[in-house]
Amino acid sequence: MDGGGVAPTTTASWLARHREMYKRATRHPFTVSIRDGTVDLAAFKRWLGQDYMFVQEFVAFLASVLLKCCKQSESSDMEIILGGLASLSDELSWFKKEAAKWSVDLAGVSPLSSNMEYRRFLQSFGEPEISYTVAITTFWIIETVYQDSFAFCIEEGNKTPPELLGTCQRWGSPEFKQYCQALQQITDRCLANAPSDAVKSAEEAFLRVLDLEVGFWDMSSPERQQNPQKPSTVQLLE
Ligand SMILES: Cc1ncc(CN)c(N)n1
Repeated sequence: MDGGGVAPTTTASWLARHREMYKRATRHPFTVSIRDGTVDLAAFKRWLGQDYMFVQEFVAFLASVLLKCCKQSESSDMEIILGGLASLSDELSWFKKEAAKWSVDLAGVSPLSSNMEYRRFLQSFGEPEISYTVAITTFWIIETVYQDSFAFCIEEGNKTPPELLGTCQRWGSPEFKQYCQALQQITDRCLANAPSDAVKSAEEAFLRVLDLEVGFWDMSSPERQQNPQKPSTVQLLE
């Protein structure tokens, strides 16, 4: 904190400390290619099919976050998380409609290795030992990466193809940004009250999500997947 200033929240300090990693996840060549209009539609379709599978697992993940919340936190948190869970029903319908539009056969999609890795990570939240603080941090950063990535695709100066604008608006809208900010406030409140080992685990989960998101975007392009431009292990700087 500089003289007389307000101390940054924990999430703000992580976003500053790990900005390079955050940028790799939110300004990935795949989403940047959507924004600059050069996106390979085969890559977009691959992402669409894989993300549908991801969201199916995300439902169970969010149910586990909700369960942890109900056991130990405030009812206002519960309502916000429940809203997110309810909206996944719409999201799954959206994927089915979009897949039909792009002739992607969702029944024929099987998860690629980065997706399987991400899904295994989400499944681990079913373990009761993982705290609500770590779970809500994870939920916040997963949503924030999509919000920031797709908001960039509809910001001024974009050349996003018109047929992809609906996708970008789904996560890039001001309403979704507000939702992510509400999650960030909950996360900061939990972190402020958590013991230091839980804060450390939450920061590790934050970094793990950024790493998994980069891997997920890489999956959209076979060349990048074979030659990923990311550090395989993320270490905390103490
Ligand atoms: C991989 C991934 N990350 C985040 C989101 C946003 N819920 C998503 N649909 N897919």
